[in-house]
Amino acid sequence: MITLKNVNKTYKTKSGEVVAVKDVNLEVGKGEIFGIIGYSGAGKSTMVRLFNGLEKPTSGDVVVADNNIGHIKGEQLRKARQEIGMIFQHFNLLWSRTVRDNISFPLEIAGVPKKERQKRAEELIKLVGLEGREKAYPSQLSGGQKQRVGIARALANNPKVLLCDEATSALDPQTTDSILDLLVDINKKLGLTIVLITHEMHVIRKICHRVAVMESGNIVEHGEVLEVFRNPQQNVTKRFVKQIAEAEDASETISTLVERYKSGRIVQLTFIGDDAEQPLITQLIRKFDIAVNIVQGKVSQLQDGAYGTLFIHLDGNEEELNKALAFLQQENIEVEVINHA
Ligand SMILES: Nc1ncnc2c1ncn2[C@@H]1O[C@H](COP(=O)(O)OP(=O)(O)OP(=O)(O)O)[C@@H](O)[C@H]1O
Repeated sequence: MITLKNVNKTYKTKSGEVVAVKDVNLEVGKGEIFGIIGYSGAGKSTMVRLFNGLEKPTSGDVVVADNNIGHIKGEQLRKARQEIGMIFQHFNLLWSRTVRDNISFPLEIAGVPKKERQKRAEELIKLVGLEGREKAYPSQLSGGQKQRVGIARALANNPKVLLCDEATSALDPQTTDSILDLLVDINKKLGLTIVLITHEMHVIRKICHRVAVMESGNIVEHGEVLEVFRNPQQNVTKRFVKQIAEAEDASETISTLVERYKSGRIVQLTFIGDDAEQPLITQLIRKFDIAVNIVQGKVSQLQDGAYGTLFIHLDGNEEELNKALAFLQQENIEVEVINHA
């Protein structure tokens, strides 16, 4: 279902070239649940962007459901991308739409007639266990329910592959398990191929058939999950296997933030570059009539610059907030709105 052949992805930055994915060869079979695990910076996000055609490989082939994603564009690429459903860490739902309308949104884009859309939305709502919540808005749902909406929406166009990008990383352990159970259920019912990108070994352990361990852009180890657990070869794999016994706190951080800030927006910015965040915050304050609080940040120094995540809280009137978010989205950073009070 997915074949990666001699795939390389290099980014040119001010301070030189960064090799994000290095000579990766990979086969994912139809109906398989395949996990890709790696620490921050291993190349997982780049892999996701290569799989869904958001990035072109510098060299090599990325073939998903018979489409050579890196070598097509325009209408062909748009069609090929309909074969790939995607779910995200922070759900990326449309906050002004109900559960039902979020799920039918991709069908609207694809030009599916209203009656058919409604029928398909009902099927999907059942499939993900959201009966009775059709008319709710995302803000009225729990994290697990939001991800159920995300899954239903990703499946709307009957994709052949479901890409899960840290899809349970913002959820508590119990909810994580219920979402993972749902993915297994969907995999069995629909024979859907699922690729999971994660930094949590628990996710791999719980549902993946096979796993690839990434480090510095390479797949350093791969195989049947059980075999990798039994006999990890590389140090990085040994660390992941050890992780199983340790607690996670990332999801706790986010839920604490959401709890603390009841109005405005909490936004996660992910940036790459030496001083990318500083002028941006200054500009936000100057350009818009909003209050900006930096609530938490983590910058990791890499060989070729900094890679950081910043949580900021924006407060002000709705119009200014929307303008500020639109401004952020134009910048060369990743922007995720975590809450919408
Ligand atoms: N657009 C870009 N420009 C320059 N370098 C990049 C870009 N995107 C990723 N990189 C670099 O490529 C490498 C792989 O990054 P990537 O985001 O794919 O890793 P990751 O495993 O997904 O990590 P994380 O979980 O933190 O997102 C890193 O060294 C990163 O700094």
